[in-house]
Amino acid sequence: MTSAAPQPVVHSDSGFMARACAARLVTAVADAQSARGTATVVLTGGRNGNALLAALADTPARDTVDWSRLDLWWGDERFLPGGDPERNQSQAREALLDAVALDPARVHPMPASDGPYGPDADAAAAAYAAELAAAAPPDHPGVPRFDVVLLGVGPDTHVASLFPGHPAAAETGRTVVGVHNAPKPPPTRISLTFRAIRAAREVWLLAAGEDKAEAAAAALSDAAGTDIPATRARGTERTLLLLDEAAASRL
Ligand SMILES: O=C(O)[C@H](O)[C@@H](O)[C@H](O)[C@H](O)COP(=O)(O)O
Repeated sequence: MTSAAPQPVVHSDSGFMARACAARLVTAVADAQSARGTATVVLTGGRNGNALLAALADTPARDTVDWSRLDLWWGDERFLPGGDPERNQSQAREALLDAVALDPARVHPMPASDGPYGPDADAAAAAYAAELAAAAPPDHPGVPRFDVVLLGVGPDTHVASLFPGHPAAAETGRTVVGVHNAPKPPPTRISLTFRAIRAAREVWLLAAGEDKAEAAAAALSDAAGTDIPATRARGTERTLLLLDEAAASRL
């Protein structure tokens, strides 16, 4: 299965990028729902991921989405107690999710550190992998066919919680892993692996700001090593590199 090379899309500034990406996501979800009756999106944490969700909450076009027929997953999660404001789920709920009529049964947050698996991030990751597998179609075992996987890109080219040189970035068997000693706080996280990410029809890489310029340029290369995780985040049909002008300055 070939994975599409990234297509850069440059926006004048981060605010316009958030609004444009929100409109792009509304269209992608509406297209998936009209084609297949449902849509499956993987959310990301970080400033750009949350800015996209907040922009989506503000656009009247959000009402073209049938929120009850949307399956939401997370690409990664900070392994913190439920409700902790630093959790990606908490920030996504504040930005958008609490304002739209989602079907709670179709929203799949990653476990919290005070949840059923306690402080065991690896057990929590295994449980999320089982949840993904249970939602996967028979002809695509292990992982649902995500329509869009959103991924913020770190200045070190990490995506989700797959950091350069870390074992999780090299994982090829499991779909979800616990991440320990992450360089970006908090140190303990849960993350989809590239096996799961690359099941997506489309992967959208998000980067804004001068501090992402080198990472954005690196993300376009086909080096595909674990030392440049963003190069491995590819969709089966399309990969977008969504940037503002500052992040695009080294392309
Ligand atoms: O848990 C997290 O922090 C995110 O999932 C992480 O992967 C984030 O998307 C990147 O670090 C980019 O973050 P910014 O968009 O804030 O730069």
